[in-house]
Amino acid sequence: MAGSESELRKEQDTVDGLYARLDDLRAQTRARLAAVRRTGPSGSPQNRSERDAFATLYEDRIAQLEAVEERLAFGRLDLTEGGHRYIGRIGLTDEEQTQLLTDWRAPAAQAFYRATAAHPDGVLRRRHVVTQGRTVTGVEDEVLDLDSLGDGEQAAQALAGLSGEGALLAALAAGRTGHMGDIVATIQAEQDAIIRSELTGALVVQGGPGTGKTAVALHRAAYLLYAHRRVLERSGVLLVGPSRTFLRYIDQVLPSLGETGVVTTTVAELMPGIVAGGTEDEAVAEIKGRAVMARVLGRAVTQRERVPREVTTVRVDGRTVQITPPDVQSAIARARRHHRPHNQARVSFVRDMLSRLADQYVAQLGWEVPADERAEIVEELRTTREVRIALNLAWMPLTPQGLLRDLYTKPRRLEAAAPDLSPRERALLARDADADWTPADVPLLDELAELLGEDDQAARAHAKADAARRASELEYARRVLESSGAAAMVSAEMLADRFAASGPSLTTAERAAADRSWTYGHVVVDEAQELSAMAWRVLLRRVPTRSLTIVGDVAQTTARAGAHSWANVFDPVLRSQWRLAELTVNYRTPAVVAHAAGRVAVAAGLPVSPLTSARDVADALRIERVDPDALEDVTASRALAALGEVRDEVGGGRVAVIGTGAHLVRVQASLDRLAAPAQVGADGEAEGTTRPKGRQADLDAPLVLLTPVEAKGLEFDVVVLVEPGAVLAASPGDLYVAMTRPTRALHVVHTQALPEGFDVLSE
Ligand SMILES: Nc1ncnc2c1ncn2[C@@H]1O[C@H](COP(=O)(O)OP(=O)(O)OP(=O)(O)O)[C@@H](O)[C@H]1O
Repeated sequence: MAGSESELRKEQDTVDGLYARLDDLRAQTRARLAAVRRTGPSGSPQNRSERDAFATLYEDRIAQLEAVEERLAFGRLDLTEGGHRYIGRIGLTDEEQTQLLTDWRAPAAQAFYRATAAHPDGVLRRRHVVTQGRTVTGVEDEVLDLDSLGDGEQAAQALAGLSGEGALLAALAAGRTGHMGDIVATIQAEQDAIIRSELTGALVVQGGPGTGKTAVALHRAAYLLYAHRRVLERSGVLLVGPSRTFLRYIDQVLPSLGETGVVTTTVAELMPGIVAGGTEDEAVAEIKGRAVMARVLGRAVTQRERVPREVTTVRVDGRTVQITPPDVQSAIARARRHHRPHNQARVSFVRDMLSRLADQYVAQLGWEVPADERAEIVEELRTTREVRIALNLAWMPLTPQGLLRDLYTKPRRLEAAAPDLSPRERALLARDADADWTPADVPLLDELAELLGEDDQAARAHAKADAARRASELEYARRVLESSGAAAMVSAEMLADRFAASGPSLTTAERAAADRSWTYGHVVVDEAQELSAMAWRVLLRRVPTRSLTIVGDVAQTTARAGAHSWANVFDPVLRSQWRLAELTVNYRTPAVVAHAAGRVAVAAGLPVSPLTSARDVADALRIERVDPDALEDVTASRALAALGEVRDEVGGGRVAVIGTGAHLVRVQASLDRLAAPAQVGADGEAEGTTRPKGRQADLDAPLVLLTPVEAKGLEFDVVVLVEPGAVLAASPGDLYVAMTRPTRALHVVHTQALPEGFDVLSE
């Protein structure tokens, strides 16, 4: 892949020029920032907010220019029509606005990822430029105009399926760091088609392990923000991952692509103010995740709108009024007519009832009362304790937390609301009043928040004031942009956002994350197969336009409430608004390991997607049967040995022991004994070993102990899988996940019989 000396030198000159331009831009932006800061804290509030807005803008731009240092330029297209085009992380122009570097997301860069010999798309030659730091270390060429090659070369070229194979294989063979990197230099054609797919509708991407679903989802988010910036910058993009650990694993990818504004979260964190720190049995979570729970909650709410059995008689200022069942029934029916949320409809109910009571009161006076006097009577009734109690009993103001807690702690209430569940299932939902919320409670609380609503009078007044303020900020931002000439860097909307932002809610992302009713312009969901029907309802509420990217693998499902077929999940809720794309090449796992995992998964009846592996690695699968009393010690010593091997090979790397929680606790004890610093090496890195104890895995530790659920979405150079039979017994999806985490080797250590599918391999 190295390329001739003279070619390397030519590319080095170009790359030097690009970095020089990058340095210029950084210096210019820093100077502008310093100038803005120098203006000091004087001036009108309007001036100050203008200055702060520009300061934030320049700070963001500097951060973006800093983030693209690594592999600033990585490709070159030689065009049939003559000339060439360099492709890189961002677009760069010189002072005269001549394009020096084309952003990988621009239409002009698409051919770098898509052009083939069959469809050269105006490209004569595609070149991958490999850099380390600012030094060009290699070039790799693919000639797409086959007429310019000899016969033998032509055939070889036509056979090559992967684009930039040398650069790709080098990327795949690199040691793992514990954090995902971007793939911008080596995106493959089938991935690119998904990344650039249109914004509208829900795109579901199914692919086996290691096919780049996470990578594609993140690059798509960056692409959409580039291609539809005006729409998405205001409304925001939400990225939903399976766990905080996973979100930390991927948190460097979007910034390295120059995008920092994406809100990342888990379903458990989606409701502002709710901390779902509790845990529960999978069987309970599964019940809470069922679609039928929406009906159960709907019923629970309407059951709190009740007609009393008896008449309540209240004396107010010497008069008697009666709260009668027929009156309450009629007021409830009228209040429900507009299908507003419970707490908002309650306002109508109370108003109606007070009016009826006022009629009774006035009738007893025997004369017509003027409007203002009637208003006083209504107020008197409203503040009378007995009236309040009676009306509350008929239509209680409710909070999501209060209502859900009530259902969990009062079996009668649950029975009335959930006849669809069996007595055993209802018993499973019972919990103490002070128990922590669990992740599976969050979609239920969100559903209730939707059904209950808030008293929206204050909210409506706020919204009106906000709209007026926004209009004046936009107008002001437009004028500032006209006079400052910064329009190329920022839209009026963006600048207005900056003006408006003061205190804690600074960016669209931050405002969106703090607001339950925020609706996003696009939502990306990773490991989507784990989401329950109730979780999908929450997410779909967050994106009324149904513009979603959903990536997952229905063969890797571990949650009992999760999906085993996309059609089952999406046909009912999205109807014809979703489309399916598939990824078929596995870039992570060596072929022999992927093949083994596939066999085991098929034998366990999982809906496995067919996979082709991009590479193989010698000696990638080792299977070892040991005596039961040696299981943990052997596992621990294999893990330590693997750590040593990987360190020798790539000068770093990461190893994981994956197994059931019970096995991991014992492996940790063995490691504690074995990994005396003297045995691990002078740097004593094995002290960084972590094991799961209900806390987040340390992604930076060289050796980690994880259950398959914790390992989901992550990858390691070597995985030592302890007792696969026990993992399979927990869930077949778990075993498939565990086997497909390594990039170099899978070591299996077992005492029990191996699961079906292993048999051929271990002979
Ligand atoms: N085009 C590519 N160039 C270089 N590396 C790639 C490419 N596509 C995927 N990879 C690498 O392959 C590995 C697997 O990718 P990723 O984690 O996105 O797969 P996945 O489909 O989400 O896997 P899983 O379902 O197991 O979570 C990552 O290290 C990723 O960087």
